[in-house]
Amino acid sequence: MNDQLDAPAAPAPDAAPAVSTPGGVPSAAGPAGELRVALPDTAGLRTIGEARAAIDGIDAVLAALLERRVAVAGVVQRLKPVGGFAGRDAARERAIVEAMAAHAPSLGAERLARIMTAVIEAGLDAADESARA
Ligand SMILES: O=C(O)C(=O)C[C@]1(C(=O)O)C=C[C@@H](O)C=C1
Repeated sequence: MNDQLDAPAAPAPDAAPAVSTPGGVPSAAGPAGELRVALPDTAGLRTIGEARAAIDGIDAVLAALLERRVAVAGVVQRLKPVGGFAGRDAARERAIVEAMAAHAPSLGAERLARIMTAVIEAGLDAADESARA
């Protein structure tokens, strides 16, 4: 497997591709705000060092995605009639997990729910903090 996660839109011709190498730290986003990442081929990873470098590359992209997710979820909190923890929407959270489970069959909905609960709560916490600032 050596898939690519691509932004849905075709990259702008002048957009520098933000592509990771297995050992490299990817840049977060190109000028057009897109994120492209080469997914490492697990069969090609032969050593702990190679595998850890691949994890570091994936985690850098994950962090960039989480950073952007927090920002977007913060916008939702400001737009909702009741934002923050008080405006928690369990049905929406279940729908998010179900949609993600299709892309993460090894994790499955139950484990993804644990991850996404942590992600969503961290986002609400960050939104609360910036609302207080
Ligand atoms: O969609 C919303 O209503 C949000 O507030 C965003 C969000 C999320 O981070 O995805 C956060 C809290 C809700 O419980 C559900 C989803």
